[in-house]
Amino acid sequence: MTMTEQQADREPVTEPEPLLELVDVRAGYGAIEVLHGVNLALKPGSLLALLGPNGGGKSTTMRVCAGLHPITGGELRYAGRTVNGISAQDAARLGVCSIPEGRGIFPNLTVRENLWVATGTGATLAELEEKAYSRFPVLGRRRNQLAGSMSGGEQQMLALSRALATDPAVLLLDELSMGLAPMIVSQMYQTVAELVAGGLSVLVAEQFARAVLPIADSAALMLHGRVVATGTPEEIEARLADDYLGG
Ligand SMILES: Nc1ncnc2c1ncn2[C@@H]1O[C@H](COP(=O)(O)OP(=O)(O)OP(=O)(O)O)[C@@H](O)[C@H]1O
Repeated sequence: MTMTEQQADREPVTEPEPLLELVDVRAGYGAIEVLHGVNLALKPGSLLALLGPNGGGKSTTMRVCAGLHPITGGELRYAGRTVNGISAQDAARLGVCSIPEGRGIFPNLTVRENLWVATGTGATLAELEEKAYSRFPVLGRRRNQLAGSMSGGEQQMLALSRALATDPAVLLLDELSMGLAPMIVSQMYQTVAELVAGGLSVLVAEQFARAVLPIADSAALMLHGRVVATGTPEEIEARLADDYLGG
């Protein structure tokens, strides 16, 4: 036995436990099931990209993870604990925070007022403003502007700043790229990559694989309410090329 084998014998390499996990999750709208047994695992301090075309069930999956949509079968786990039926408030208390499709900001409030609404989580307005404006200086310049009158990219920066107010452990991002210019999308994902490097765990649902794969640690492909493949970004990119280009 070599030295390395001896070490491996003594110290088995254990995979970190997923922070957020879906096991055979089923969910739907009324009598119509749209998630038919979804399996996903988000490892701590990593970014998992959930990809796939419109209507595959990505948003429903994200809502399930945030405690915003009930499941009818399977298990939702947080740090190894089954949390089926968890409310959105309790999910937030556990450290799960989401930016929904459409960003979830208040268009008729200013940037400052939007941040003020997020102070309910414990941080002061001054602290939230300091964090938001140092991360995104443009928000500082627009602090008294109505959020709804800002560009899509600036609105997404505000949504991200609000989401980070709670110092979440898990961030759920649904279609960050929607309606944004490619350069803004890559800037936003660069910020997300920095947050992941700092220890945040992020699940991103994204229709445009190219936008998120470069910063993802792993990826999953969702079609017709099922995760049909999971793997490295390269593996899933190859699979997407096969599916879409008929390779
Ligand atoms: N409120 C709803 N009531 C009924 N059916 C719904 C509702 N929301 C979504 N669905 C259906 O559930 C399925 C999955 O939708 P979902 O929004 O989760 O997919 P998606 O992959 O996120 O697509 P998109 O990017 O368009 O949001 C679709 O067939 C959709 O029509």
